[in-house]
Amino acid sequence: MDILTIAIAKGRLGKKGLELFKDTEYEIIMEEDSRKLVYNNANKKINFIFVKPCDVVTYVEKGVADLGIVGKDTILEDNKDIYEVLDLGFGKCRFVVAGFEDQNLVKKNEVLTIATNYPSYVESVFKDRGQLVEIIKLGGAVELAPLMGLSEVIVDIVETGNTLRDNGLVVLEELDTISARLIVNKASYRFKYSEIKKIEKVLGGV
Ligand SMILES: Nc1ncnc2c1ncn2[C@@H]1O[C@H](COP(=O)(O)OP(=O)(O)OP(=O)(O)O)[C@@H](O)[C@H]1O
Ligand SMILES: O=P(O)(O)OC[C@H]1O[C@H](OP(=O)(O)OP(=O)(O)O)[C@H](O)[C@@H]1O
Repeated sequence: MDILTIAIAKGRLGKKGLELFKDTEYEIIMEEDSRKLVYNNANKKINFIFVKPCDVVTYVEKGVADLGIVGKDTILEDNKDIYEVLDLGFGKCRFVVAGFEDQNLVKKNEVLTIATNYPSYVESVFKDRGQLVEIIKLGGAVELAPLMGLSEVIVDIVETGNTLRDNGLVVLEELDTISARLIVNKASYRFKYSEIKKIEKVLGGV
């Protein structure tokens, strides 16, 4: 029987992702306060590797991991050659354009400035509608950009809306709904099909 490797994002998605395996044959026991990045489960059915959210798709596309758990936002940004097989139903949020209340998103023959952590995604969205844009890539706290005059609008994730509200910003347009997804390497899906289907069943039944 083939052993599977699954890449899990550290941080908020990782914790929930691991919970899905609890009380199943794939469960692992993590060492408290350990910085260990690879775990085998007791009966060696599966290896878990812990990587940055943005690296999950890379590990899966390259085949180092057979499976991964990652947000749809990362999948949309990276546009990698993988299968997305399951919506895991947690990590729900939305991709939105946000800014000050009266900001116009259509600027004919003029550039709209957009701060974001998701430059490729933003480029494809605005290219499709023919709007000229200048994209300013930020690593976080993107909501600050319009407040400081760095950009007119932002494209970011919104969950509760608290961060926008606390900074005087509003949703100007809803773009996509986001949640955690199970992704699979294309060759693994072919050659380890039955093992992967078993995992899908375990996770899909939660
Ligand atoms: N406010 C939120 N509500 C729900 N899900 C979110 C929220 N923010 C992020 N996510 C989801 O969780 C994923 C990981 O986010 P997290 O904040 O843990 O890492 P990150 O800050 O994007 O990564 P890094 O560790 O590289 O800085 C995101 O890609 C998204 O799918
Ligand atoms: O609508 P809300 O519930 O307020 O959530 C939205 C916030 O959550 C995410 O930030 P995160 O906490 O990951 O911090 P960072 O991206 O600024 O590092 C996202 O980038 C928003 O800033």
